[in-house]
Amino acid sequence: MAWLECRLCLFPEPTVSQDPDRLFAQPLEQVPDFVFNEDVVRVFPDMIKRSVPGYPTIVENLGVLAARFAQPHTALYDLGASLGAVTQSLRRHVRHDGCRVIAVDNSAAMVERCRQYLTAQDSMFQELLPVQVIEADILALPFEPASVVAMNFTLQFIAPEQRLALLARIHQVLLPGGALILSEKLRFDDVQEQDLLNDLHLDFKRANGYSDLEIAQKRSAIEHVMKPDTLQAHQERLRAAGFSKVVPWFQCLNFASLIALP
Ligand SMILES: C[S@@+](CC[C@H](N)C(=O)[O-])C[C@H]1O[C@@H](n2cnc3c(N)ncnc32)[C@H](O)[C@@H]1O
Ligand SMILES: O=C(O)C(=O)C[C@]1(C(=O)O)C=C[C@@H](O)C=C1
Repeated sequence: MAWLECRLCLFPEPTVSQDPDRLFAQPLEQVPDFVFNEDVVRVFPDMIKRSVPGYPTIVENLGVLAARFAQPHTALYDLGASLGAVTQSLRRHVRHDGCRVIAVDNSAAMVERCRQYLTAQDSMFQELLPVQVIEADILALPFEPASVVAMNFTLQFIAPEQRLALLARIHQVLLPGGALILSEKLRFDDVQEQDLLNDLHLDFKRANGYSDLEIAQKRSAIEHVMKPDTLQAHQERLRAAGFSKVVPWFQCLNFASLIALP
């Protein structure tokens, strides 16, 4: 298996907006809850790269991992696809006959832009897997049998009480030999570990040019909508959902990615 270094540009230029994320740069009287709307869409590639340590490495290698689990003539899901970075990685790396990608997101603004980027990718590369982009709530969407399901920083936005049932439904449709690849921000029960990794994450954001005001306002915006779990909670819930094996394959500070086998 080729182990790839991160690619600096995950989206083909000039088709992708390179607007810098300044959404929280000015003091706000009241910080509204974070939503994946048009404003976020415009800055999302910059925002996620500057906010999630290891993001480019995770996305690129997700395609590499998927190529190991994908089986010919099956569906590959990208759940919570946003602008389709994972979908693009799946299309770059999975070359099996008859595979197709189903990218799902419930943000109309994300879906619209995602479709534009994938069309641009189609015109730049030949023989890519076909892709279908669906605007839907993954809690309500019936899934078809699939060999790979990717959830890259999406489960943390699902209400905690809905997570087990969603994972159980994913487990039910995963084909033997397939895998769920789940990336999430983590929290830690151990106070010292939590404080250290949180501080290091703040340093990462500062090193990427975010001011203390931007960091504080972003934190207020996401605290009611994004609820990270501990690694142990993820492992236990995946087992309860029916997965036989959970293998962490990447961690950078408080962000991790797991392979869950059916
Ligand atoms: C942090 S972003 C995911 C980033 C993306 N996977 C990537 O790697 O670039 C979370 C995405 O999940 C989507 N989302 C959240 N809840 C959802 C739901 N119930 N159904 C579908 N999409 C959802 C949001 O609209 C958002 O685009
Ligand atoms: O934890 C944070 O501070 C984040 O900004 C994380 C995070 C994420 O993990 O999805 C939150 C929202 C944005 O989509 C980008 C990054």
